[in-house]
Amino acid sequence: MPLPDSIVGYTQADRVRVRLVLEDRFLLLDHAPGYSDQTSAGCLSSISCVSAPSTHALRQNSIVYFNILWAELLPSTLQNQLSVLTIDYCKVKNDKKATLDRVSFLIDAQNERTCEDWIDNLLSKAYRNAVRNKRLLVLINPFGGQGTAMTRYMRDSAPMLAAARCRVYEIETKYKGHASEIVENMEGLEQKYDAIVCCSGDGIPHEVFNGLCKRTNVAAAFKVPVCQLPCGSGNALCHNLVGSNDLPFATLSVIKGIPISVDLCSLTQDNKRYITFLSQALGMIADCDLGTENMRWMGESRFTVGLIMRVLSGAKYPCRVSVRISHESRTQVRQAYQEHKNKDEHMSTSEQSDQLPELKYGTVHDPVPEDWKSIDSSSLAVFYVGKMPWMSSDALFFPAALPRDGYLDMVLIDSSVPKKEIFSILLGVAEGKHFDSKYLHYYKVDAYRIEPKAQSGYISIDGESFNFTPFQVELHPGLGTLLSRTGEFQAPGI
Ligand SMILES: Nc1ncnc2c1ncn2[C@@H]1O[C@H](COP(=O)(O)OP(=O)(O)OP(=O)(O)O)[C@@H](O)[C@H]1O
Repeated sequence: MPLPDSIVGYTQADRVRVRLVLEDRFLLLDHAPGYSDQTSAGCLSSISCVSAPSTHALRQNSIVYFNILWAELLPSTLQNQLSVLTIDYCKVKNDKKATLDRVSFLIDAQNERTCEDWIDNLLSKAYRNAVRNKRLLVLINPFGGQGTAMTRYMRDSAPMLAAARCRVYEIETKYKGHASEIVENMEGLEQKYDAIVCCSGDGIPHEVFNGLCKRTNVAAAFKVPVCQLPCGSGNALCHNLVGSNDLPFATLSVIKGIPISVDLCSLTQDNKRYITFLSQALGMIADCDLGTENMRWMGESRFTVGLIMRVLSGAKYPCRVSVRISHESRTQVRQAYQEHKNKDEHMSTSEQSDQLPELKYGTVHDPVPEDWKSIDSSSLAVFYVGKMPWMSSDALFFPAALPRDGYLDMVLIDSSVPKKEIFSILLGVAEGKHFDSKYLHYYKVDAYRIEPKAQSGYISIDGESFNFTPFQVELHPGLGTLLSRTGEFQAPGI
């Protein structure tokens, strides 16, 4: 027997008959036959009320399935012949901001069975291929952002996760490196959780990947999806996966998120091997990110002010870059982007061993492979490599980046470029307009080495400070898993 796609109930406040209909893409709250629009204006006011069922009006009175968290029927009692149907959902505005809300209806006791079946139907549409009642390991960095991560999580995220009946295990990180230790050592992590949620900036996901790679079965460990609730000062991971840094909107995306495979990279430096998931920088960007601590009092503008100061002073970062370039011209990059964008590569099916993949190109201490292109530069201004499009909510630095195309996107800008053009590039970054600038290089690469020539400086890996020594990076296609709102990065593309 097919499950029912409509039921009739009554509004709690004024007992108006309402039909709840499961349409293709949304739940429609409509007046049941016999309703007269003079009787009670405002009857469906908790969603919004309509008196004439025009298409526009019906839409106002609907909840798209993605925004529905849960529905439940509280059975009638002997004294009361009516049961209560509650639907928890998110009100979502056009600017990708969400708030938790609930609507309730009274259901005749004799319709309880039908209503239970209707709820089953509703929840299967609300979750489609997303896991319901997700089991979540939530790692909260109490120092994330301005030290408000815990308060914000408790206020905005925890009630939504509870409303969606997620099963949540929260751990507060106690020191730098703690998140890494937790995921490295937790017994049965792969079986216990449907996702690891980093309630933090980008520092905790970086630690999580570097903890996962030390587990006994690396392939299985990297299948546990990682995601972020944006509670730090840099929340690029969330912006790429969700398209917003609104905490409730991001929480909704965790609840409804689906796993996607993503490329991860190994980085060797000194005698160590790390995992990097987001970016590597040396030069102006790293300098402004990590070298402006003395300007913290300025808040977020320290980055912009730092950048202006460095461009005006013509800052240079001498280094040698050796790189395996796959796509060199903008036309080639565009072609590669189009080709991979249209491939359905949600989950990688490639065979993975239980060890971290072998390094195809050796470490930073091995000779540079002969087919790599080497560039000696005494005047490099920006060296920035990314695996995701957004580096922050206002910097679409790598508009051609894709989750699993097998490439890193590399941007090089020389300090000999006229200052006016550098400013114009940096201004264009907000919307990715710099992509077509003839004053920068934009490559797709799959491995590289960079050797700084200066005595001291800054290297930023996923936004974290690393030693100022040479490092080498190579990509592992589809090694990692993230939890994504729609199955792809939330960026406009090129
Ligand atoms: N309890 C703790 N005490 C000190 N450091 C911690 C603690 N928990 C996590 N950390 C470290 O804090 C660093 C920054 O974390 P995160 O990215 O979450 O926040 P953020 O506000 O974006 O940080 P930042 O402003 O430094 O970029 C990470 O390197 C992480 O290891």
